[in-house]
Amino acid sequence: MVECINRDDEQIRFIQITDPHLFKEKTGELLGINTYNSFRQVVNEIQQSETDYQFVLATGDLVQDSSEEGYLNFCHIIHPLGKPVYWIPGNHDFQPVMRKVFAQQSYIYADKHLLLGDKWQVLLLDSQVYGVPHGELSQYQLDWLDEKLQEYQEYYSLIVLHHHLLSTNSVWLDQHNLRNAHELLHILQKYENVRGILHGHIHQQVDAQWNGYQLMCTPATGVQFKPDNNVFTLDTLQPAWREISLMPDGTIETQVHRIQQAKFLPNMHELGY
Ligand SMILES: Nc1ncnc2c1ncn2[C@@H]1O[C@@H]2COP(=O)(O)O[C@H]2[C@H]1O
Ligand SMILES: [Fe+2]
Repeated sequence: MVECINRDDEQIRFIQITDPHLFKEKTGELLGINTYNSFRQVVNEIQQSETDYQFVLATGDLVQDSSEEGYLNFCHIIHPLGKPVYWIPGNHDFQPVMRKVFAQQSYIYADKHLLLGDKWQVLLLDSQVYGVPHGELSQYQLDWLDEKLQEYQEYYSLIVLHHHLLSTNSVWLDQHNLRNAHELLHILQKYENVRGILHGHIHQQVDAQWNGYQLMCTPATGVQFKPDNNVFTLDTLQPAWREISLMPDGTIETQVHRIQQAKFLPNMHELGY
């Protein structure tokens, strides 16, 4: 558990980046986009934005090839932000190496329960089912979530995971969703103060409602998927990050920022990976 010290009346702002899909080689490409360069561009533009925020949340698929060098590339790119980094795994991550590399960095924390001031908690879930693209929350994850929501009922809660809950209206992609979303919902509905759900995985922006909860998904820092297409379809929208402000009154303010100073276009004829 980690405490980010705040004045009680202060909002808590953080930045989410997701799905960089880095490789061992800095030249590695995913569907024609160099993922090292596109992730570095996102981080450079975060730095230039002069946004005042407290930490970075990396929500999975950080590395595509399970390599130690890939996770070191992540550290090399994110370190210049000079902020604490929290993380969860995506379906492509190799957790033994991910944990090993991140544990060697003083600014990357393995904490999954963030208590922020005395009004907000952020609960980071692991929805990875190793070796397959879809997600599932284990009984351990569900019990842990239930326990934290029970124990900190007086806190507003933001729930974070990698996999998606709401249909993208794309059969090829929705088969890779969170398979036991109904079990997650059952737990959330036992409590009053769950205020939002945040995820990655689908490489597109979502700002919607899911069963009455504010649902946010953030575009990847590399290749983008086009919603509403039943066959694999790439988008020409640019890489992005999300700013999230947890307000003292329990509301969440948020904005997706797409890069402005460079353009990364995928090979639109690629059929997948
Ligand atoms: N053409 C495709 N059809 C179905 N699934 C795909 C295709 N291409 C990639 N995927 C999977 O869909 C997943 C969605 O995003 P991920 O980056 O988690 O990893 C992706 C792949 O595992
Ligand atoms: Fe993913």
